[in-house]
Amino acid sequence: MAKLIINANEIITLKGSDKRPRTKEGMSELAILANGCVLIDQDQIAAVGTLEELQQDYSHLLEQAEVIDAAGKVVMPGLVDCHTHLVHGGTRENEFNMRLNGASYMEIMNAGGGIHSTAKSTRNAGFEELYDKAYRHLNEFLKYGVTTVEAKSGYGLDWEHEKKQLEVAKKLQDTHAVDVISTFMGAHAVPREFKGREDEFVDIIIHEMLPKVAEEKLAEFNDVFCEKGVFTPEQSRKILEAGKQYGLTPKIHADEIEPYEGSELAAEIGAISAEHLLVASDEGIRRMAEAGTIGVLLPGTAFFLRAPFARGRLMIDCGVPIAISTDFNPGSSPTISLPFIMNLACMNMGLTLEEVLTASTINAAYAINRGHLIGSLETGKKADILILNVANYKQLQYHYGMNHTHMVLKNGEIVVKDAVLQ
Ligand SMILES: N=CN[C@@H](CCC(=O)O)C(=O)O
Ligand SMILES: [Zn+2]
Repeated sequence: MAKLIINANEIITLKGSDKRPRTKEGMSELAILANGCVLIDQDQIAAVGTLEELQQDYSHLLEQAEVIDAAGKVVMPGLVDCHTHLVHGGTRENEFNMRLNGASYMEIMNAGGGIHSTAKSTRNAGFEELYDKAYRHLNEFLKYGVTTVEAKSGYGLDWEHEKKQLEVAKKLQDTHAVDVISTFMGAHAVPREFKGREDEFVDIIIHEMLPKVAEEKLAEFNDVFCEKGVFTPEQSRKILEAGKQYGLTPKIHADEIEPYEGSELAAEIGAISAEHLLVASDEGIRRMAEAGTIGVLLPGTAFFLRAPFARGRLMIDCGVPIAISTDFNPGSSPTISLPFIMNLACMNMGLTLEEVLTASTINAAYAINRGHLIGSLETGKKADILILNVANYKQLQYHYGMNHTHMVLKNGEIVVKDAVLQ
């Protein structure tokens, strides 16, 4: 059955003419329609326009459409969270307390905690336990208006458990309303049992894991934690180039804790995105802009690790297309609230209210190769739509730290109404 959203104060369409992530001033163009309508036909957007316009061309659909009154509200595309570590076992609140008492993220990891601690919990958890936990997390994402989530593996660190994580993500994609896009991240840490034999583990990723990921079609992207003490730029390059041979698109956790030329590497090898970038160099930023590499900024991580924020303002001014994301994971960013993350980007990275909306919708969609399907309200795109209890888009960040979701439609179906899953 068709649906018709009417009377919205503002429809943030994010309609754009070229089929690329938005840069510079383009990140501020929200293409807002006042008092317009969105017409939905099954799982797709049939049209966006005034009621008069729609009556001319779509009277057959309008006659039988279920009407959704959005009076006093804002309508926008469903949010896209393009960087998460969704599937994992356990929690790490004790490490949070250790960091509050002065320990650093890398100290904890080098002592066998951090990623190693979650790897242990994830290896010990059964498939159903991981699935149920991640399913509940997806329910929470949906309540915040997030309709697509990227999910990385990387807490298995051997084939048996990496495969388990990827298969959980696959089952979630088949069963949960939220779309789950899978990334293989076997190179998230060198497992403890390979200490001193790091290159051996790199070879296992390249020669044993990547071929199986591709053969079993378990992921679209291949990600590496390129960081001092984790994977070197040379090891990262090898893993990402090998992934390309198997059709996996490269992504990089780059320049997060120490500058390590990860952003330069991302640009050089044609990665779709470089993520984190807290300490990316001027040269790295310049090269990313030149190559069109999307900068996925994760302000929740800087906030929670009390680290310097990435230079988002400078990156946008230099022409880097910017997306933002929660980085939801049990160590450095255990939050699901993308709207809160958007606020952090405004307050600490110098993004404007318009830029954060672009960064968490259409640019985030491009960062997971979905810019043609989601991230804006345009004819032919998926009917993934968020209706907010605010009078205009500026109030979304002005009334910060709150959940303003009124309704979420996923593939044209109402899945959240008044903060309750339907
Ligand atoms: N920095 C590397 N990986 C994750 C954190 C993983 C963890 O601490 O469990 C991140 O993106 O922040
Ligand atoms: Zn991450």
